[in-house]
Amino acid sequence: LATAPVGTPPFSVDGFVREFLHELNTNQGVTLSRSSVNDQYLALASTVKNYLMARWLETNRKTREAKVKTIGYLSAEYLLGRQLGNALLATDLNDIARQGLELCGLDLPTLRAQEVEPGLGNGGLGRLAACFIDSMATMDVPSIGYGIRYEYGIFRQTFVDGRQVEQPDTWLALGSPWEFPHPEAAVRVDFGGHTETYVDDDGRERCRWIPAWNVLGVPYNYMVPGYLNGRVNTLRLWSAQATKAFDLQIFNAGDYAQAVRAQTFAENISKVLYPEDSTPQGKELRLQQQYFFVACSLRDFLDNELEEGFDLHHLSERIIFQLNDTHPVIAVPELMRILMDEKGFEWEEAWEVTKSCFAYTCHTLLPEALEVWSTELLGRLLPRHLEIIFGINERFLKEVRAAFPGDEMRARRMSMIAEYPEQGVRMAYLATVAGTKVNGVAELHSQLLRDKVLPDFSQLWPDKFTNVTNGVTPRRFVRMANPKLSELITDAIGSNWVTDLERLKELEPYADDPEFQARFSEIKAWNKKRLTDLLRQRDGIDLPSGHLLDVMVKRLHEYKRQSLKLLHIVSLYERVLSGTLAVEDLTPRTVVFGAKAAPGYRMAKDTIHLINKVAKVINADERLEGRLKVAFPANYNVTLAEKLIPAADLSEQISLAGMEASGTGNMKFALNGALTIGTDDGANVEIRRLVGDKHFFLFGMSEPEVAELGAKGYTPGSYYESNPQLKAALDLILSGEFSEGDRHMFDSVVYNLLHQDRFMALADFQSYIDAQARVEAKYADEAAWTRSAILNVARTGYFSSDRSMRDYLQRIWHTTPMI
Ligand SMILES: CCc1ccc([C@H](C)CC(=O)N[C@@H]2O[C@H](CO)[C@@H](O)[C@H](O)[C@H]2O)cc1
Repeated sequence: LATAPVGTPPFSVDGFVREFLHELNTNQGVTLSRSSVNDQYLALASTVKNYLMARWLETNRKTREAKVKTIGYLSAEYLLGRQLGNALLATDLNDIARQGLELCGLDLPTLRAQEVEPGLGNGGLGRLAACFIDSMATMDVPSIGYGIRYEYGIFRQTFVDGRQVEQPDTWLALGSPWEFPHPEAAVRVDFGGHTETYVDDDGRERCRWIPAWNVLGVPYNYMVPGYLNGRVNTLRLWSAQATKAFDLQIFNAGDYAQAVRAQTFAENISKVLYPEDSTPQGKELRLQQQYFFVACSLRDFLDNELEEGFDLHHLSERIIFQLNDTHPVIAVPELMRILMDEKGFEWEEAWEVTKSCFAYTCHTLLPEALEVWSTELLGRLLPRHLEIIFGINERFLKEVRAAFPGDEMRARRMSMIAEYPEQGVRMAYLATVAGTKVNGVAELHSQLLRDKVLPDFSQLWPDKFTNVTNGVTPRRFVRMANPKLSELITDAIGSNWVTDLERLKELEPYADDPEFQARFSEIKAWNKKRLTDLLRQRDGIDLPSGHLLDVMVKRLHEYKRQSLKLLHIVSLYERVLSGTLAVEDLTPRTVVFGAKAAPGYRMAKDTIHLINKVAKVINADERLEGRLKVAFPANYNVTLAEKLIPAADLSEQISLAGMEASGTGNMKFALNGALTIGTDDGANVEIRRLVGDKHFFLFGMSEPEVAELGAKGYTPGSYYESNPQLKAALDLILSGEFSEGDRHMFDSVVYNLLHQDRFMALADFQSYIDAQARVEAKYADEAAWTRSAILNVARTGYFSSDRSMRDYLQRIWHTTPMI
């Protein structure tokens, strides 16, 4: 009996209803008639879990028995989105659940809306991790996602008088039905203290760490269901707890606060996600978070995923840890420490194993986003790891000097240890030295990594550098987010596209089919209506119908140039006010923004404020006859993206060329039939190549042109002086038009553009305006627009995260799915 697999409830409406009512009664302790919506949601969630449980247990058993190579995905962020809808899809339970709930007088969409999404990430990097683990499960790739179970995820954004105000993300308040805590499998993680050398029993000089304090890491397991393939992989997120929760003696002595101090101190480690997505703050707690989840994950894999007595010299046959940016790179000295200090390996032995167990993905081009941890902090928090890093660097520089004799400058440039402004460790260099492979996330990005970010390293190890262009999961971002388009596609080419997205190519012939075009436009209109209803209820925003929906959703950052989009809007408004543009010649357009700013990023917050103030004036101005609207729903997240993206006509991907590593929103929009207006940056380059120039609105400088202008000296003011339209737009802002006459409210934003403009928005302004005119011209020809939209869908199947996984398997992980 003990080994009998748990029964899976019957795949029938009756079976489902029985399971649901059972969960409602036994788990929630209520009857249907007395149940709250939250009770019903939690019962539904555990019902779906029960359908997945047998598969999860079977996956673990099969994978463990197979002793295959596993992918350990180490990421400080996972932007998962709501789980229920995806689980219903993966188990093909959607229709059964909808019918079963109807029989109970309940409505599935209402229960799905009850779920609070786990916002355990900032933006691109975190969402990519979520897409990747979905693809690995769907492609039968044995993998474990490792990360942090933040008690508070990315802040909830509210607007007060148009200004961003952050609220804590209490995502756990109403329970979290998708997690399985295992306190019995807690891992002890050490910190602080010092190291000492000693002579071991074989007379060998050894080193060991004498830590000062420690915490416990409690694993919370999450199901990662594959799509209709019966596989359920695991996402293991770690939560920090005090080793000694409560000190009764101190409590009895009356110092109650002291009695629980250890607890609060420990819990702080996984308390909250750092809301920065480009500029590391160098905070000690952030380093504690990074080491905490890495130490738990390595320990967990070595102790629980390998059979007793496994020879760790062969570790790379069983695991490859993918470093999702530098945030988990402390895993390298941690594995060295375990192998040498605990398993008795010699340095060379340990290094042979370590450097075959990691690979590094870089997600940025911004120099300020590259992490450098001070040796002062590292030495205080992780003294043994700092020693090991120095050891790795010493041996590495020996190799550099051997390869480039006498070139001391090169050795100094390539050292992991930066001496200025304070001594610190360049984590990207450590990741590059230790990684079997280093990849960028789009062709242009990977080329710039070789040529500009890590040129010395690519010269030393040209074969170590490769590219894997990002992708997105078609399950969540097409099949689930756009059910009507999915139906249209499946009617035309069958349903295999969901797991073989390049089959979308078979849609090409339909681009010229008027009947298909008509259905395609109806679906876009339906998605717009759905969005309109949501924004009215969610934000009190009224979207006018029949407008070109022009959408810009991504984190607020100057390099992404939300300011350029704003200058376009203000310019249109100014031209109507000044009469240089007849209102009837204005293409009815609604611009939708979605963007969170890192709380400490002043310029980003001022830009949000300006966008909201401009929106307020424009939306209220009768002279526009409702032909230009600006909407800025607060708290952009995965759930809102799932409604926004299928409704969009125009996708804004307007970063300065050479700045956006890849972008993934750009892929989601194209796959949902939006046309892109964009620069040749990140993955835009590959999207444009695949969809064709006629179906992409390219503008702006290319990366080499940006570099050239930067080198020769860029004076934004000259563009202001020489372009009357640009001048008029900026002057309108400076006039106080959007600030109740206060001419200085937005000095910070405008004078930054006029005097710094690091990301050359003014230089690309005219080209952008011209491209927007081409957009309006094309949008006037509905058949041509719809044809292009269909071709965008048909030609972007390449951007499936399944294809990205195939590239990682072939180029970096050198392993295959478990078929
Ligand atoms: C330490 C502060 C910090 C936190 C997060 C990050 C991330 C790397 C920023 C990020 O999300 N980068 C985005 O990654 C996406 C997935 O590869 C890309 O598509 C985006 O272009 C890139 O900006 C940098 C620095």
